[in-house]
Amino acid sequence: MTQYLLKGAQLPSGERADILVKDGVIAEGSAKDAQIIDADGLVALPGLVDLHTHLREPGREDAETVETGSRAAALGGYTAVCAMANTSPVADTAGVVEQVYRLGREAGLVDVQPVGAVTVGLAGERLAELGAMATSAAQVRIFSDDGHCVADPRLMRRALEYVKAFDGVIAQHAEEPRLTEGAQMHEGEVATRLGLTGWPAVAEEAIIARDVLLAEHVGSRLHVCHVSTAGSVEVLRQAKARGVRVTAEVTPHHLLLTDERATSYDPVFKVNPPLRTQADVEALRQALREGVIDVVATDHAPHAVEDKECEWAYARPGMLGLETALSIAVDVLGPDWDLIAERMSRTPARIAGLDGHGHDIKTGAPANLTLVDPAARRVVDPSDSASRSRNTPYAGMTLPARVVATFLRGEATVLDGKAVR
Ligand SMILES: NC(=O)N[C@@H](CC(=O)O)C(=O)O
Repeated sequence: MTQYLLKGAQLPSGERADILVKDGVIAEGSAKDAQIIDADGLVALPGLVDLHTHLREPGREDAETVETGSRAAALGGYTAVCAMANTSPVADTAGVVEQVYRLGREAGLVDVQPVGAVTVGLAGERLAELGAMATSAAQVRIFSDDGHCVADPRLMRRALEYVKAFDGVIAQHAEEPRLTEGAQMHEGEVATRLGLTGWPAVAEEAIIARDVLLAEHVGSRLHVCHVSTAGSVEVLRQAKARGVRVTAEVTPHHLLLTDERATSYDPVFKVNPPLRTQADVEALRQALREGVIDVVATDHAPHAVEDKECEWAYARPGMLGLETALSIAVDVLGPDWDLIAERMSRTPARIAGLDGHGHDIKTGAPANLTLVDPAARRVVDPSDSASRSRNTPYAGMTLPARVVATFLRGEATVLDGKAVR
């Protein structure tokens, strides 16, 4: 196994250190056989962990596979991703989650941790085999019907109760479906101007309010996917102040883009939940800094050309995120590396129960690392992406910071900004 010495890297704390990567861990001792990487001016972070990735396999391998999505993740600085369950077939049995887990291991570029569906077929009617998925080889801990809301409060309560036994968490796609029928974008002034049916903020806020009460009642863990409104932030703030066991994520696109983008009618900007207003963006940024929102999660949602390059109304919602998330976090939060490590590695690893990830960079820790050039700037070119899909909303934008290298248990998955395999 190749040894690496990252010379003079800046740690999240601001200190500088030589990091010896040997036998899968961060080691001490002789570096005489190590390949030297000049890390002067570079920042070393614990490998990033994404709580919300759509890898599309099985079922839509034309849009993404476990392997291509894993490569995009590694290039984005990730060492672990949680693969959402809205595949075809749905990941609602031990068999499917084990398949995804195995494909992740075979690709070997990031740890792919499957998310299990809460309800059979994401249909919102019957609980899926949560226990069987938890005790399978994939050891599922996060369950989500993402793409759909677990709208029935009785099912949601049962799911929360059920996962308590193995310290699981229900990750809710908060969208009251009766309030978003036919919705095409955020309900507000821009939607009125464009004549598109709106998705009101209250459809998200009402479900989060209900679910934090249910989680409190049951004493269970709730995670809220892709929080997008200022009102949701206030509901979360109050719930956390009361001690409810709730965590929340925000996507890079909700931290950067607004509903004004829809005026282009370019479906690359169609996403669920929709892009909101500048006031929402400001509230989300503030909540992320304060920790009311715990993590940045990509909601990487690759789609085939025919599902995106069509009329707005027919396009599928979703955008790529893995290869640009870190740059957008730096853009939004500034070069606060300790905060970035917290929101993109340590906390998501803790929420997902991924013990091998999110460690401080010190002797004996697993060598899951990413090396970032904070001074680099790059223009986003969709054709450069390792993803099978091209639906990045940042095409042509100049973004700060670049991932130079990524290590998974001491093996380089990215070197010189390029995928090793
Ligand atoms: N976030 C998205 O816009 N799309 C997601 C599912 C979803 O949440 O609708 C997808 O799977 O494409």
